[in-house]
Amino acid sequence: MSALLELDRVNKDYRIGGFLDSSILHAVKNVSFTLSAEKPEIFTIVGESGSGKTTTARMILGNETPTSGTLRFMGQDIAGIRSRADRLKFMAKAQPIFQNPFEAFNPLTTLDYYLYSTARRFLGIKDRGGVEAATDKALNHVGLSLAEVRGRYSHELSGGQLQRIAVARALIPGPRLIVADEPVSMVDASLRMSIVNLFRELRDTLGVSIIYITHDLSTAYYISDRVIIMHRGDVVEAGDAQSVLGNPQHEYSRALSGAVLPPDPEEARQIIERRMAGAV
Ligand SMILES: Nc1ncnc2c1ncn2[C@@H]1O[C@H](COP(=O)(O)OP(=O)(O)OP(=O)(O)O)[C@@H](O)[C@H]1O
Repeated sequence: MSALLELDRVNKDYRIGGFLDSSILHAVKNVSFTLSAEKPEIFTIVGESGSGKTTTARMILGNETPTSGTLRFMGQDIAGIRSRADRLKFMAKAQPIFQNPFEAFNPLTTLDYYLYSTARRFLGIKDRGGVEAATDKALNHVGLSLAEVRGRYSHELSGGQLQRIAVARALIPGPRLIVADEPVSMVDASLRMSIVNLFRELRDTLGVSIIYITHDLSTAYYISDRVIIMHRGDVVEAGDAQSVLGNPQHEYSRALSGAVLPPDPEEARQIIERRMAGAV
């Protein structure tokens, strides 16, 4: 099996505190996992606030270097990507989606501008027709079209629609991996389901792997193929989503999922669907 992404005993420490009372915070401890290049999947990192999820995501995106250990993307050491050209190539294949779609887009700039500039930057398309065609294609993958988005500003759209546009922007360069950090936590409960379902569609139709980062167990249970649970920087449990979240072994994951899901998978599924539809 060749690897799309490989984390090998990755650690990240931060020095915190002042000059005289500084100490080391182990934000991420010895994390290892591999995503296959052949089989796209939704790989979810679950954990409470401060568990190290975002730090892990930032290292995967090359925005943070590990204190020790290695992260490889398509065989390349992410920390070793130096030149602008290599960085651009890497970014085209590993795209982020952030928590707050309202912050991702400047309210004074039309949304199509972001999509056009992404097409120009990553695909090198120069002519207007080509840029519009690439933009429309990406928007179609998220259930929108350029006609609906052209000339619109972020305040004219809902959080759910904006997050779809953020996903479309991420799709333009043709990524193999999307790292989505809490992508639905700012989206209305009634629209969350449609966004997480979109991730499934992207996995199945475009073969994109998704690293889905969340503290929300119901969406994690609903869409994930595999899950790791992080607690204070450690991976305390890992495996396929149904077994980890449906039948957690570690004390922390039991506490985490017991609060939300009953042990019976069918009952759990019904609760999740009600929650995702915003009924609970
Ligand atoms: N640049 C930094 N300097 C110092 N400490 C940091 C830095 N970035 C993160 N941390 C600390 O590392 C730990 C893990 O943070 P991280 O943001 O990865 O957690 P998280 O699980 O994503 O939580 P959240 O959902 O709140 O973002 C926290 O204790 C955080 O305060």
